[in-house]
Amino acid sequence: MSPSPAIEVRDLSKRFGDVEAVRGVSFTVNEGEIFGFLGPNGAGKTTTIKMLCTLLAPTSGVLRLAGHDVTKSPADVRRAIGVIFQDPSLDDRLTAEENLELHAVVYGVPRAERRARLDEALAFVDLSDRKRDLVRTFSGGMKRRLEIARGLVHRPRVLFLDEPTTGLDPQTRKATWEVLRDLRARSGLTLFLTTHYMDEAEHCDRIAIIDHGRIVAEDSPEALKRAVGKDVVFVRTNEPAALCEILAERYGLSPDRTDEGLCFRVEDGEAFVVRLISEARAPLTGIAVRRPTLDDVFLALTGRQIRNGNGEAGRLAMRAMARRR
Ligand SMILES: Nc1ncnc2c1ncn2[C@@H]1O[C@H](COP(=O)(O)OP(=O)(O)OP(=O)(O)O)[C@@H](O)[C@H]1O
Repeated sequence: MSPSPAIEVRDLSKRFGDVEAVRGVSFTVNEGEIFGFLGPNGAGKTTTIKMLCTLLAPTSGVLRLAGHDVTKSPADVRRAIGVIFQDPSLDDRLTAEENLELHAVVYGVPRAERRARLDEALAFVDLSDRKRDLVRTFSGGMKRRLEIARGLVHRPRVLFLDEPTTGLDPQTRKATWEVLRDLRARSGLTLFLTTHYMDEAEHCDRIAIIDHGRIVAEDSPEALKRAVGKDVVFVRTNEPAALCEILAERYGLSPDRTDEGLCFRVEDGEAFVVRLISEARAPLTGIAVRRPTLDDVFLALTGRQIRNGNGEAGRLAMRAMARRR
């Protein structure tokens, strides 16, 4: 018999009064996979993770985790999971190892095993030499690593991370991801995370893109980008009306005017720009060609951009591109 998937979700819905936060979501996460939920603010990511972690009852649907029914056997599910939420929940007044010990006691880790488990978890995140220091003396990145260690003390099968690197600087985000990838490689742990960062989603084996409570696509980041296909080309000119005419009449393109210049999609962007300059003598003052990103995937599927890494609302300048597809 093949082992049961780490997570199985069928037709999951959650309603808060009039708000349908999650609307009929289904997906499966295999053992040892890094699976990401990518979506903008309010898409339903946290609500889904809370239902999977037994913190919120679903309105309807089936949820199974490590072979246990989440609604019927919440205690078994809690033992099988580790959870790292957005808001830090360490006790600043305790040392690193005291924080972990508290967790080990709450999770019923046998006393005889506790020391070894704590040492193992602290070594894993490279905090062994700081174990006797108060958490309030730790940097943001060290605190996040300690939270990961704490999530591992009871040896869960699935680790949930809600926006694991939100609020961390780029270097610390990178280091946190190194820890997570190493963790998966060494322990075969299943990781389920939510994110609105494109680069974070790139670390996942598979992602589900969620928007307005529904999954709009699910695949590996590479496959999703391949499906969008064409290169994105931006050209700048002092004569946009004339260039629009050339692009439309000669090449059948209808570019969008964006902050970065006229924007359109073609099969081989670089070759096309060379042709544009040589054939049409187009009056260009700037060129940018890029491969499709996950942002383009989201745009293609929803007509909107996910907010950028600074947490600002996404620009809608390229919206028309998606509408045309
Ligand atoms: N307890 C609640 N009561 C009422 N509405 C809620 C509650 N929790 C979430 N919602 C609503 O459900 C929708 C989904 O919210 P959720 O927090 O799951 O989104 P999210 O994708 O995690 O967003 P973020 O990235 O901001 O965390 C939102 O419209 C939100 O306002």
